[in-house]
This record gives sequence, C-alpha cells and structure tokens, in this order.
Amino acid sequence: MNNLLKGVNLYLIGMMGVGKTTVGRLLAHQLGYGFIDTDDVIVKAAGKSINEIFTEEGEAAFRQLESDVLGQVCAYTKLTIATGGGIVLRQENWGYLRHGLIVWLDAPVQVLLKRLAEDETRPLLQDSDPEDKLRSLLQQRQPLYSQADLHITITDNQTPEEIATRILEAIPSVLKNQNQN
Ligand SMILES: Nc1ncnc2c1ncn2[C@@H]1O[C@H](COP(=O)(O)OP(=O)(O)O)[C@@H](O)[C@H]1O
Ligand SMILES: O=C(O)C1=C[C@@H](OP(=O)(O)O)[C@@H](O)[C@H](O)C1
Ligand SMILES: [Mg+2]
Repeated sequence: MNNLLKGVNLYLIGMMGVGKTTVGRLLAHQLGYGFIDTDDVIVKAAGKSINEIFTEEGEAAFRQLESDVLGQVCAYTKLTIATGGGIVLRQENWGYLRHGLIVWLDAPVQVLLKRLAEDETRPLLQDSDPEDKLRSLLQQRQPLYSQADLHITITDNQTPEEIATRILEAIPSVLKNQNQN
C-alpha cells in the first residue's frame, strides 16, 4: 500500500466525533506514515486550547490558524492528517487538501452525539441543543464533504481498527480512478 500511495498524504475530513483523530493515528501507523492532527498543531502554536481560541479570539481567527497549518503541512509527504470538522468551509483549504487523497468519514448524527455527549472540548457543541446543532452543521457541510475522493460510511459498532482497514482496502480503487483522469 505504501508503494502504491507513493508518499501521497491522506487527509481525513468529516464531522466532529466521527473518529478522524483516532482512525488517522492508526492509519499512519499501518502505512508507516507520520501523523498530524491540525487541531493539535493549532493548540501548540497558539499555546491555548481550542475552547480558549474560540472564546478569546473567535471562530474566524481559529479558521485562519487552521488554514495556515494546513498550508504548511501540505508541503510534506508520507503523512496522515486528521483535520478539524470545519476545514472544508474555506475554499482555499481545498487547494491544500487536493495535494493528497481526501477521505470523508461519515457517520449518522446519533453516533456523533453519543460519542461527544460528555465532551466539552468542542466549542461549537456547547449549545442548548447539541443534536440540532450537529444536524445543522452537517446539512451545511455535507455538500462540501462529498467532494472527497473516498466516502467511508461508519456505523455505530465498527472499531477504529476496522475502519482503518476499510480505508486501506478502498484506497487502490481511488488511486486507479485518479490515474485514469
Ligand atoms: N470507531 C469508534 N468507535 C467508538 N468510539 C470511537 C470510534 N472512533 C472514535 N471514537 C471515540 O469518539 C470520540 C471522538 O473521536 P475523535 O477521533 O476525536 O473524532 P474527531 O477527530 O473526528 O472529532 C473519542 O472519544 C474517540 O475515542
Ligand atoms: O467541526 C468543527 O468546526 C470543529 C471541529 C473540531 O475538530 P474535530 O472535528 O476533530 O472534533 C475542532 O477543529 C473545532 O472544535 C471545530
Ligand atoms: Mg479530531
């Protein structure tokens, strides 16, 4: 697989809670790739949590940091990159994502909700009605996520290992399609 990918980066996109960070780390390990989580880089560079960045500087400032990080990491190869759920919102980010293979992890809102029920690290979900919030974010973002090269649908009971394996199994078909273009 590593030979087939020829060092091309994998970018994981999808809603918060879908497992980009968890599955991305596993995929990197299995491919012998480096792993980068754009949120982690932002937190380290800013010296504050995602919640603090949203509260003190606002979402627009966070989105700028996110684009800056993406623009920097896409210069490297042999990376699996877990992005934040909102990376698809800015058109300029697609120019960076297209340097690699884009994988959309897609799970029903109920699954996301269950996983993030006790989580307070996602500022956009600190809402009186998190389910409604997730639904409206998904509605807004679905057309953007669907521009990915690979669409992986996730159900409630699939382990991160199983999802990583499914992605690895699906990659050759996408590479074949890309070569035909
Ligand atoms: N396949 C899975 N099955 C069960 N729980 C999962 C799975 N993938 C991720 N999780 C859990 O869901 C939460 C969100 O996962 P995370 O990888 O941070 O998602 P994202 O980066 O897409 O927001 C974490 O608590 C993680 O342990
Ligand atoms: O969906 C979003 O807009 C966000 C998702 C988060 O990352 P995860 O998708 O890894 O949770 C993080 O970037 C920030 O809280 C905003
Ligand atoms: Mg994440």
